[in-house]
Amino acid sequence: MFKKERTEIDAIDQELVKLFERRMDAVTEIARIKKEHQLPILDQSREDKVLDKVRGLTENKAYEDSVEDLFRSLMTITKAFETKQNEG
Ligand SMILES: O=C(O)C(=O)C[C@]1(C(=O)O)C=C[C@@H](O)C=C1
Repeated sequence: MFKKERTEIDAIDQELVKLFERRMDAVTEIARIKKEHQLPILDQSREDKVLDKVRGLTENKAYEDSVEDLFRSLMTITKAFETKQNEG
């Protein structure tokens, strides 16, 4: 049961981790620049734009709210990471 679907999910997860790491590389650089210029971690207007954009990119409209939830969670994670990165 589920063998085919779980093989598909495993392959997708592998790609997602790679993409997440790429995104985190960019986030790490942003955190460094924010620290250098003493800028706040939170940029609410950027987050609003990201959420708008990813909703628009979602082809299956049944997934739109879930995509928004995913990116809200992602940005909670990145903000926590940036905060940790810039401590001390
Ligand atoms: O673009 C930034 O300024 C980021 O720090 C990245 C990011 C994101 O994960 O997309 C995270 C926190 C900000 O509130 C906005 C966006």
